[in-house]
Amino acid sequence: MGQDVIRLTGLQLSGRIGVLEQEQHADQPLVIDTELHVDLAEAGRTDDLNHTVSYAEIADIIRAVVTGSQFGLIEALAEALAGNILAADMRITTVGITVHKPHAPLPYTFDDVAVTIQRRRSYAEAVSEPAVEPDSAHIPAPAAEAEGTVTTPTARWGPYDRISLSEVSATAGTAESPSSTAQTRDPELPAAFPIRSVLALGSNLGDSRATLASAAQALQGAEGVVVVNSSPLARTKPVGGPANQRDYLNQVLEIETQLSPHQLLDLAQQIEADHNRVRDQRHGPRTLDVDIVTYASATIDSPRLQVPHPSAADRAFVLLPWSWMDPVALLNGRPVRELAAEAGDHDDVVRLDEVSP
Ligand SMILES: Nc1ncnc2c1ncn2[C@@H]1O[C@H](COP(=O)(O)OP(=O)(O)OP(=O)(O)O)[C@@H](O)[C@H]1O
Ligand SMILES: Nc1nc2c(c(=O)[nH]1)N=C(CO)CN2
Repeated sequence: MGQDVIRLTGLQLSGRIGVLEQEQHADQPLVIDTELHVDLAEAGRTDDLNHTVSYAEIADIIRAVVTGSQFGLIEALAEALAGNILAADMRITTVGITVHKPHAPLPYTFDDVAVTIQRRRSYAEAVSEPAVEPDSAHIPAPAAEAEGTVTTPTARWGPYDRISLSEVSATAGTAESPSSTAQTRDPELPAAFPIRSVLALGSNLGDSRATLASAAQALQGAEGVVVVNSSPLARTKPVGGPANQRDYLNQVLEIETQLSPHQLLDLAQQIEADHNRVRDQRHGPRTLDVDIVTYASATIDSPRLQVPHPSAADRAFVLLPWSWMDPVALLNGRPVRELAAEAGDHDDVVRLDEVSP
């Protein structure tokens, strides 16, 4: 591959950014320049959009990140943009981002203030393309390592490995955005590299606190699974199901896994069974429920498994703990925090203690 580049410069947006008090309460103009390193030879030869990265979809991702979250530093916004863009398409090997904040509150006349970063997909990740069915769109890989930064299991891929181009363009589509193929995933195929997945746990029978802790331990002990983050516990009112159920304890975990989606479902159901889960009523009381909320940015619709979980986007008992764990998380291209605020059960969720990963 040569030095092929797609450039999108001067993208004008408004966002809530800055560390000063006066910047916390109003959006301000931001300008984003993006440089994507992608091999463009095949697109040039075939004149086919499927062989390149659509700049319209990249613009949608940038808009979703800029407008969906609040940042203190322009460095943090740049990092979030780079992580999200790399996570969205394996073909992007390097991304350069410049965030301009031309109206920064400085008591001087000045033209612009900006940061520029460049983030490269790690070599191991770039060569381990996920195994997918030949005709399906690829699954975005976990996001890249930031060069030269200290990494932890949580920080390594950044929080942005769940957004998919199809998700973003479906919700934030512009006239320019071509409709993209759904990011489908064969539920039987194991991952070629660790995949980030978000799981939602719930319990309202027995010693719920002990059960959730034990379930997290069981996941951590399972082959092919590492728990990388966990939310604080939430006490929540039952949504649906029979009347007079006890309140739930809910929690969200983020894992890295090489299990296939169905293997992960099998594991979740085994752990439910090990905690005496009985399935007799839909939405009935349960000792333990373990749902797969996301599996990277895959869309799965098999008889046993739908991902993202079809109800997750409406359930504050999932969305709020998730947003506490990961304040910039996105689901279906929308900030989880925003979805939580709109969910009908928002006021029925109470944050309990902090839980460390
Ligand atoms: N993303 C998913 N996570 C977990 N189970 C799923 C998922 N998608 C589909 N299922 C299927 O849903 C079936 C019913 O699951 P369960 O008994 O936990 O439902 P529920 O908790 O009562 O309701 P809900 O699915 O709305 O949370 C499972 O047998 C499983 O095959
Ligand atoms: N508050 C709360 N309500 C629910 C829950 C849950 O975990 N918490 N799970 C359900 C089915 O999975 C149905 N309703």
